[in-house]
Amino acid sequence: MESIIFTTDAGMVLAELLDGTQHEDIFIVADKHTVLFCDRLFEKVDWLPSHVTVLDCGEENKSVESVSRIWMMLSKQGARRSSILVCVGGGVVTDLGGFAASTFKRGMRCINVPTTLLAQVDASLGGKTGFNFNGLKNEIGTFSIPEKVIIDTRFLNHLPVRERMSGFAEMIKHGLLSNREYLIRLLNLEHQETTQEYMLELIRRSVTIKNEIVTRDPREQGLRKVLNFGHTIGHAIESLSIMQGSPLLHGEAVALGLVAELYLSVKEKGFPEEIYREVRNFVKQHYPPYPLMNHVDTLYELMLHDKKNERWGVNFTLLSGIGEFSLDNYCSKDLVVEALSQV
Ligand SMILES: NC(=O)c1ccc[n+]([C@@H]2O[C@H](COP(=O)([O-])OP(=O)(O)OC[C@H]3O[C@@H](n4cnc5c(N)ncnc54)[C@H](O)[C@@H]3O)[C@@H](O)[C@H]2O)c1
Ligand SMILES: O=C(O)C(=O)C[C@@H](O)[C@H](O)[C@H](O)COP(=O)(O)O
Ligand SMILES: [Zn+2]
Repeated sequence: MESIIFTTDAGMVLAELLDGTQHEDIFIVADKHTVLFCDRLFEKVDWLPSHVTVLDCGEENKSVESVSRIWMMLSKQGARRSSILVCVGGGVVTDLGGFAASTFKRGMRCINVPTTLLAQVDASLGGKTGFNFNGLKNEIGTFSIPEKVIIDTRFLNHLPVRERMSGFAEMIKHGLLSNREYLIRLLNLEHQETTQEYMLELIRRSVTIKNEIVTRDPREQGLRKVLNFGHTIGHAIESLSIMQGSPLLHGEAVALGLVAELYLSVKEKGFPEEIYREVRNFVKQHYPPYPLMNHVDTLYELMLHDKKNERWGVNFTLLSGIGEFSLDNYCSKDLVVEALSQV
């Protein structure tokens, strides 16, 4: 497992970690927004970083072209296996940077500095890296654990509410995978009045939940499939929304996927209906709707590409209760369509 450092001064932590490293051995990847954090972040490192790839923002740039730009910087500037790639940004940057680092010269060192809520509780941890290909989410990728993850919640002060709620959807997933008390705390959170300290407590909790699962099954042979709850349908909705030119954020699509997959869980595994309704109400209140019913064939076709599938059909992780999961359920198309109609 990577080592995760919680701090309120990511710059200081980076300076300590990079102390003694030749400055020509440090490389940075950020996007057009997060590059603005870099001067401040690296000010204690004694020199201003010069080897920086600045990617265009957003999911549509989670592509092989972006990876190629990072590889090109590394190659042209003579990066070595022992060099370090520091990824500063949200999940798009950490997924792309992590992939580039894991493949450059068959693997160089990598440090993540996640700057969105979603990246702090999920994307920067656990070693899934990759990019979208052929209209499919994370179709190409590796498992490669970063050396360090530096979590500084001060970055979140700049985060737009919509991005914050996107990350919050992954936390709701963590609540469903762990225990009722955590889930209820999340569903009752007063977002406007939450302090940074309280948010940090929740982030730590989500990080622990993800970490425990990844440590037991780093390469998704079994148990880790639970972290994909909500994503079989969520990823299909996210890809559809991109295809249609009205992209949902990852967490927004996952929120809709959670509702649909909870419905499947109620029908197939007896998941308590009142908790399903509570989560559904929360999602309807806090996330944008997306019309799905004219696109059920496209959505199902997208689900047929899910990485969990081991035979023809669509493989779902389902829940029989909070923290009680059942892996490898192949639901009928009719039931999946019924679940989509509940979203
Ligand atoms: N590898 C994994 O395990 C894993 C887990 C969950 C999600 N993901 C992936 O993560 C991606 C989504 O990540 P995301 O939600 O972080 O999106 P993102 O990386 O696109 O960032 C969202 C936006 O916020 C901006 N931003 C970043 N930090 C900011 C800050 N502190 N203040 C203001 N703006 C800021 C970014 O520039 C971008 O415009 C998806 O591609 C998803 O598939 C991966
Ligand atoms: O860490 C995991 O495992 C997850 O599934 C976390 C998800 O939130 C994340 O979106 C992940 O990137 C999805 O992976 P994929 O294998 O379905 O592409
Ligand atoms: Zn996710």
